[in-house]
Amino acid sequence: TGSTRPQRLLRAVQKKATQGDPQSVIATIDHFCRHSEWAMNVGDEKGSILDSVVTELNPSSALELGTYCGYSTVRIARLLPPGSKLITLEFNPAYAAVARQVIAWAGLNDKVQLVEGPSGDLIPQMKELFGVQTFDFVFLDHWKDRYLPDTKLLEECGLLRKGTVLLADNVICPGTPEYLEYIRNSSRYESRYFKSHLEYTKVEDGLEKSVFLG
Ligand SMILES: CCc1ncnc2c1ncn2[C@@H]1O[C@H](/C=C/CNC(=O)c2cc(-c3ccc(F)cc3)cc(O)c2O)[C@@H](O)[C@H]1O
Ligand SMILES: [Mg+2]
Repeated sequence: TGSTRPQRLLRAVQKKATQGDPQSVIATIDHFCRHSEWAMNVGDEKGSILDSVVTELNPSSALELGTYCGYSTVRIARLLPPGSKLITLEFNPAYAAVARQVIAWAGLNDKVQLVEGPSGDLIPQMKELFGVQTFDFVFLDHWKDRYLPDTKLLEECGLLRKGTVLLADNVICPGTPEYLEYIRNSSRYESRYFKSHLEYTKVEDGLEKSVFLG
């Protein structure tokens, strides 16, 4: 039985990236995806927009939906101030196993808590399991038809506060029409679209940044 793409991506990181250096982990994955095998990481172009949103917000508590190989996990965690925590949810054990090693290689274990399981089950447990009050920042990058139900769940569970920023990947490609419709027409959010491109391609894609107004 051969290796999987995430395993080959991890092997490239362990071979080429410097341990404890998040930037080299990011660069290695981007090189791998551009020159060896495309993979659905947020990528360098949209990743720079992600970086600017996180840097401006300087969140103490952050949530990521859909870890995959941990690329955006590393991008976000490397920018968090000391004492901050990024909780990332992933329900595929094989992907979670790869992501744990990518995050460890980047030296970011103390800032990241990877939790295995479906987001719909885990979000209602955030307060009791991890002592979370509210999230300052949420990055949505899991199955596209889960963005809307999970956003409503975050609202219902009281995990958003006035000023919480939601950043959603792929609102054009593959697209998240129900989510966009809801978030852009809701009086409880102020949204803005950041035009970009699908990772490692010239195809249009973008990120939707939405501030919860309480
Ligand atoms: C049950 C809730 C739930 N709970 C916990 N973890 C969950 C979960 N639902 C999903 N996951 C995990 O998240 C990741 C999935 C991510 C899904 N992402 C895309 O589909 C995508 C596609 C393209 C693209 C592909 C092909 C093209 F041609 C163009 C574009 C580009 C992109 O940037 C993309 O993000 C995996 O690790 C899942 O195991
Ligand atoms: Mg994505």
